[in-house]
Amino acid sequence: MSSDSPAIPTAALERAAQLRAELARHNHAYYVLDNPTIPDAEYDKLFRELQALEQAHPALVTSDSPTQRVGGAPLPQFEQVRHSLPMLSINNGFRDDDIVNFDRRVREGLKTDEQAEYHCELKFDGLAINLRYENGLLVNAATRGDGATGENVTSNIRTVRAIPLRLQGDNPPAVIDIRGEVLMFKADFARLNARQRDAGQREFANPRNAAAGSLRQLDPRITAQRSLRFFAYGIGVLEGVELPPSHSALLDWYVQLGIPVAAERRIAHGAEGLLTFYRDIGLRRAQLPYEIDGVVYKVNAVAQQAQLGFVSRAPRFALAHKFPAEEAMTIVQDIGLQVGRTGAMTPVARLAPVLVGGVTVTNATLHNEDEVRRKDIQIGDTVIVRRAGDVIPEVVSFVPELRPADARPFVMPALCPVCGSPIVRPEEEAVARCSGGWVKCPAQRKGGLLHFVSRRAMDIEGLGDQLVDQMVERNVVTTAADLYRLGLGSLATMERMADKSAANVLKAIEKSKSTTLARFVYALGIRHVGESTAKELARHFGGMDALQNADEAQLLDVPDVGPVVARSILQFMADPMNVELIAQLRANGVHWEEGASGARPKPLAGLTFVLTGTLPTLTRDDAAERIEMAGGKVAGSVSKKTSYVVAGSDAGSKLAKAETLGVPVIDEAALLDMLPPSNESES
Ligand SMILES: NC(=O)c1ccc[n+]([C@@H]2O[C@H](COP(=O)([O-])OP(=O)(O)OC[C@H]3O[C@@H](n4cnc5c(N)ncnc54)[C@H](O)[C@@H]3O)[C@@H](O)[C@H]2O)c1
Ligand SMILES: [Zn+2]
Repeated sequence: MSSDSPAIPTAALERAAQLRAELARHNHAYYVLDNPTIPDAEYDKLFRELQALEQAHPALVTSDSPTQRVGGAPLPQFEQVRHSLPMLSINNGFRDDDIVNFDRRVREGLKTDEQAEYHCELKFDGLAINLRYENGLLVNAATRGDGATGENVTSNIRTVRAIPLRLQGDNPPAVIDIRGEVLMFKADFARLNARQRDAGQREFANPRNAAAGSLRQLDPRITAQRSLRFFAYGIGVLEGVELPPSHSALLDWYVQLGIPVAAERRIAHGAEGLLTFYRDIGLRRAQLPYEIDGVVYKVNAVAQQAQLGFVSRAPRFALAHKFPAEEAMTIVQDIGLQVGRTGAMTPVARLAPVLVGGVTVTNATLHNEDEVRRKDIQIGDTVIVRRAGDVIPEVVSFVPELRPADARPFVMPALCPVCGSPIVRPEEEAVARCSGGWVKCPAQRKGGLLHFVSRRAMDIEGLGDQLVDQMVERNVVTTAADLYRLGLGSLATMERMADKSAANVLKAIEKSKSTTLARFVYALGIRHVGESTAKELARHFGGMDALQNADEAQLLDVPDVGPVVARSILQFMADPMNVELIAQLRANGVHWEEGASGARPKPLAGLTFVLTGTLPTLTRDDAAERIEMAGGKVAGSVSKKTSYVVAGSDAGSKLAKAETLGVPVIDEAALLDMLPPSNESES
């Protein structure tokens, strides 16, 4: 900073100071307390604003500015570890432009016009760790801390089973710093939070904070109870062995050393190659068992990495390409109620519109009355909304600092907002319900019908939300049985319904008459009877009459059916209106193939299948259903336990995995040969 630098406007000075203070507060909550109060996207906004201010007025930059530093200070309770080589952050990109610019800067830095070679990997959402091995033995583990000094968490890391205490192979390096991310898988996170809740303890905001909180425990026995994982992605000091020439070779070497490396990684060339990887992973993100917040691109050749070097807090040879944030902040304008098909009252937050995960969200579920109370969400609150993958948006928490004086708690009304029947809540249940039943409550009729026609139930295409709404409102349809009495005349009078689409709907209704018992049972919408229970019931009883006449003991014989489910089925079947509905549906032509009870041949019992690619005639769901009907299991990913991989066209990584594991790969024809002959019509 020189004295002749241009004067900085007071407003900029003040704003910068304000931003720095605010960011410092959030850094403390995030890095030290593992308990952030605002979503990352909000933090990033503040961070970028400060960056922009500092860029416009370079004299504003102070050495302690959050833009110049990494992470947060180490906790004093831990012994401090000075990193031999600093542990840095990575620069972020969000838009395609940012990636194109990164690629251009890389080529400029390398002084070449040739396409650059990159290693593409995932950006794991956990915390960075440095593992030091000496002569193959784990001697120290340290968190990133402020990048220069981290916390010694060796005894905690020793409890993480994914991290080997000794490297594989005969010639381990004298010294190696293996760097990577400690993280918690989604399923383990859900289990941990359920346990915390039951124990009346603080829940973690997300898997990242849970991983950090679990690792930075003073008592390693607590860490040992938390399922932590590890993926390696980098290196610090290396002595006694030559560094592999590329990043991909380094990770290959790690695999040989017995260090976990995520399978999703790839070499790509040029900006186009990077963007293709980004889109690919984006499509699979929700299916990954752990959270990622983006992907990372690294120039692959180590010599080129050295040529490009570092800026203050990050390398020039790497870029994190972030996904649209799955969490955002907005205001709860009201809390309404949605009435489900069983009368369940779901409180729904009406939100000031906000962009989450690339989609504008105006409603988010609050799940049930108890959840609203537990999370203490009030009308007027500023809340964090989360929308991950296809999951419906939910309210995660509120921001205490931003609660207005006139915030109002939610009160469950006494009467159903749709039909005016009393709302009841049995003591042992979490859910309040409208007591009107579908006879009195149009909301329940609509919900029931939508469930009946849904893809996994009777699969009637073209009968969407709005059409069902109209049919119920105009009393054209009261029960599912009425659907099979619809004529072109009554359908064509519905709004926005051309003759042609009316004819298509009728065709779809007609087609749905030929179904399976499992689908029919599921479609009835019996409480607690989901798709898999319906399948078990169909398999066990073989026919509808047997199921309708089953007593409690017989029901309890069915795998998957416990006392609660059995009672719910008995109640449903004892209701004369339901008996009448089933009879009418059958009288109107709904039919399925009945089998002898439990006697269906199960030639695939004990076998596990994985489906991949597009099969020539069967849809994935059909194929899975046929396999399950024949006693087989269908799994989502290939492992040594997989019996067969059924591959169609455009089969991807699962096929490759099957080949490396030596799992037999068959086509649809071979699968059909293994199945018992079917009388069910396919089309
Ligand atoms: N909500 C809040 O209050 C708050 C406060 C502070 C920071 N934050 C969030 O923390 C992040 C900034 O923290 P940061 O400096 O750790 O940066 P970062 O997390 O965005 O990126 C750097 C880190 O990425 C990790 N990483 C994951 N996969 C990697 C891979 N394949 N290769 C290399 N590194 C990989 C490493 O741990 C590395 O330290 C931002 O997302 C910010 O929103 C939020
Ligand atoms: Zn009602």
